[in-house]
Amino acid sequence: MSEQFAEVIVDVPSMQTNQPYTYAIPTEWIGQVFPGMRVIVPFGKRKILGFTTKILSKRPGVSFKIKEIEEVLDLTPVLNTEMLEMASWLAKWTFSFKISCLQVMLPAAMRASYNKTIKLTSTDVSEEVKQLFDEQNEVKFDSKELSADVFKKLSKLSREKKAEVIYQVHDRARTKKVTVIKSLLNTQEVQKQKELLRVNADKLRLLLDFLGKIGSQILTQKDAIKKTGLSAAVFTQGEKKGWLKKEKVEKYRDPYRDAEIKRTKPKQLKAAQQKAVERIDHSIVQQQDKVFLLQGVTGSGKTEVYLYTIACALKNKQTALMLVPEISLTPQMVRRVKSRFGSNVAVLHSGLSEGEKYDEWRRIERNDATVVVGARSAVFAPLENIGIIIMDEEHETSYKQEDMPEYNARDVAIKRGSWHHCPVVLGSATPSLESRARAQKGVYEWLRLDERINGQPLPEVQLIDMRQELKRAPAVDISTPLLDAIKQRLEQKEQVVLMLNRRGYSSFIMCRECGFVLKCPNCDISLTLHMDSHSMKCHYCGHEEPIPRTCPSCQSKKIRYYGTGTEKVEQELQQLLPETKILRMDVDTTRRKGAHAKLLRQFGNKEADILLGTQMIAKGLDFPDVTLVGVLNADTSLSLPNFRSAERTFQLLTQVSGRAGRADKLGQVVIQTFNPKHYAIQLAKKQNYEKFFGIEMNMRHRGGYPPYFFTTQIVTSGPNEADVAKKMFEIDGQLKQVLSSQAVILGPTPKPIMRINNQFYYQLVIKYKKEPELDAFLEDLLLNSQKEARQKLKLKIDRDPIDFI
Ligand SMILES: Nc1ncnc2c1ncn2[C@@H]1O[C@H](COP(=O)(O)OP(=O)(O)OP(=O)(O)O)[C@@H](O)[C@H]1O
Ligand SMILES: [Zn+2]
Ligand SMILES: [Zn+2]
Repeated sequence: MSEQFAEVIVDVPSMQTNQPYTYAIPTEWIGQVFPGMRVIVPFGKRKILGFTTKILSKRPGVSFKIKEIEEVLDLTPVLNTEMLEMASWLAKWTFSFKISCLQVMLPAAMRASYNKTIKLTSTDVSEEVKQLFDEQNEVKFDSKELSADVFKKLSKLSREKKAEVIYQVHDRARTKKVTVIKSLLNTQEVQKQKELLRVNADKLRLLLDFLGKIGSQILTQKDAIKKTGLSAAVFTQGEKKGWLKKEKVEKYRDPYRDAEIKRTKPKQLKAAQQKAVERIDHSIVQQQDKVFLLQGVTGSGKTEVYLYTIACALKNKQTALMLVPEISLTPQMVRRVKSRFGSNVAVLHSGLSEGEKYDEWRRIERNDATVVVGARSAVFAPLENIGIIIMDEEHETSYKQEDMPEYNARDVAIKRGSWHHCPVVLGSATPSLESRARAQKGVYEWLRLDERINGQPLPEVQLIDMRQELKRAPAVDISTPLLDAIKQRLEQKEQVVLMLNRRGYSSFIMCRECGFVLKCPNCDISLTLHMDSHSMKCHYCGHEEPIPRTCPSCQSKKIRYYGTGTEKVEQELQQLLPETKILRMDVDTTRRKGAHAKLLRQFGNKEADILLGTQMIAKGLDFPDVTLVGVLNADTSLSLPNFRSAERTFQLLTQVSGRAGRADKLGQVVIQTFNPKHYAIQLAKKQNYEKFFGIEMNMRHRGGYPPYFFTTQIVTSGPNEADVAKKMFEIDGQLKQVLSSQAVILGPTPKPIMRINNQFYYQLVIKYKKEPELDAFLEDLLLNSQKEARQKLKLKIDRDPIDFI
């Protein structure tokens, strides 16, 4: 082997290309570099990161001097052939740069430049090898500093899985500690100390009162400060006086990791479940890359079907991948999987720190975890020999990534299924129209679970016409029938779930004199009122300012807030039902790590009577004592200017209704709406998916929307509106040359929220059936888009966009 070269996809911001560059492999690394390894290469004056995609043993016929690879970042490939091919496909399919497709497959920890060490993981090595490592069995990994000989040895060890490269992720979460406070005084001592205080020592008196109240309870200093309004300094003073003790304790990290999980046995399947399991298991054993649509009403035991098929794959000595929407990746769901498969399970979700995600990734890579449960990006989990891929709630929009690469995990899952020759199961009570239509055509095999496990009918749904209610009592959020139903359930010691549909909806401030609405200075959107932080915030750019007391426009004092925020409803409810314990679950109360899990645990332990929340409570919850579900405003998702708004509304109402009456008690659902006659609401009331599917397909056919037509959206953005508009019309003109007369272009138009963070957004949408030239045109458009970098114009091409707004 005299010479070797590598094709490298490089990461050059604002000069992206999908063509690889060729670099020479320095002699000392010849035979050690493989496709799927990361390298540092010279590029112009810079040193940049790249992925090797191909190794050549012949010098390419070029006249210029081929530069050498500077550094090798991996001992063995971090992406295998499957993933390298996936990246090429993904780049084309999603009109993305190859480099972003390669990057998205790796955990974030591996994208940063951390220090790396090589750890010896086996004792079955020669003395000579052992001497390379220190007492901790580690050696610093820097390919430039290691001699060729040592590099070769380490590389071999890594291939034999006797050593691995480890990133020293400086993870604050790893060692995160919090200060807690313990009182050292009993009640009498508190009293005594109070008598000794000077008259004007108000703060210390407050502190003593507080210590008297908490008794033996341990609180975090943060909570104590919040509760008392005292500063940390006062607590330090108290500590010096020997009244209290401060201690640093490790903060609770992964809500799932340490929990003792009891193993459970599979349940005896019902006939319909049995049939579904048999069909899927057959495909696993026969290694068929088939797609199944498992359409099962809420509470019909879909999850149990998933668990059985996972067991089948494991028995077949294969691995399993189960995708769930981020929001339903609840401790409840994780526990169900872990209780069946124990430590074989790796969980990937956004609540993990970078380091934790990386740990889970490595467990999968080492084949220590054979079952992966995770949200969207887990679809790239480095599993080998996959036997089954499951996607729960397949209709969920969170499976689509909004940033480049704008992939839909469903497409990637199906692609992986065909690579691994394994079945893919798409499960839902309310499948997306696209999937349901494919099942109709026989592209997917259609499996159905039409009955609830408990044999109970689906809960009775009652619609409340809010137009009538508001005539009686304006400005209430909870109608009399709903309130009565809540009271009755509470009397029976049952639990209630209330949902506030908040999509595109929030509480804002308006002046009753002049109609002034407080808007974000950077975006075309009104600011949202946040009672907990006592401020106005922009949900798009994060701008925050104090709540105005007078109208900034007319100085009137009649400035009030409008809209039904969860906080406002909580207050209203608490006034109506003073004795009731209410838990509120929304973005504000779940921002802190583990908060989501904690709220659910509290509700599950019956520490509260009512769980009030946004969309986040609609999915996956399985609490036996919940017998009433109330929806406060069914319509907000209906009024969005979006062809999917009826579908979204139907899905949401069906999902949330499904939370009621899951055990032996019959459930009840009350939906408040301003559009009681709308078909999405009427059919959600009847929980008739099939009828809804029929009507909605008809609407889509008439409007020329998916699944009858394909759609692709192009968005341009930039700081100068005229430049953005000009570019968009230019693209429109070019498209008209390329497209056939069958295709339709909507736009170009400004986006409904035209300005976000001082960037202007224009869009157009192409609707089409068959356009053989379109993909190539769009790919060129993407690659050429960087020429506009001077005008700071950005381009985004989105195939099968979720929304057009
Ligand atoms: N064969 C069975 N025998 C007894 N109980 C079962 C069986 N299958 C499932 N269950 C139980 O029935 C309840 C509902 O099942 P599961 O959560 O799997 O339904 P699902 O269709 O996934 O629900 P959803 O889509 O509403 O979240 C669960 O508590 C589950 O443990
Ligand atoms: Zn803003
Ligand atoms: Zn005013």
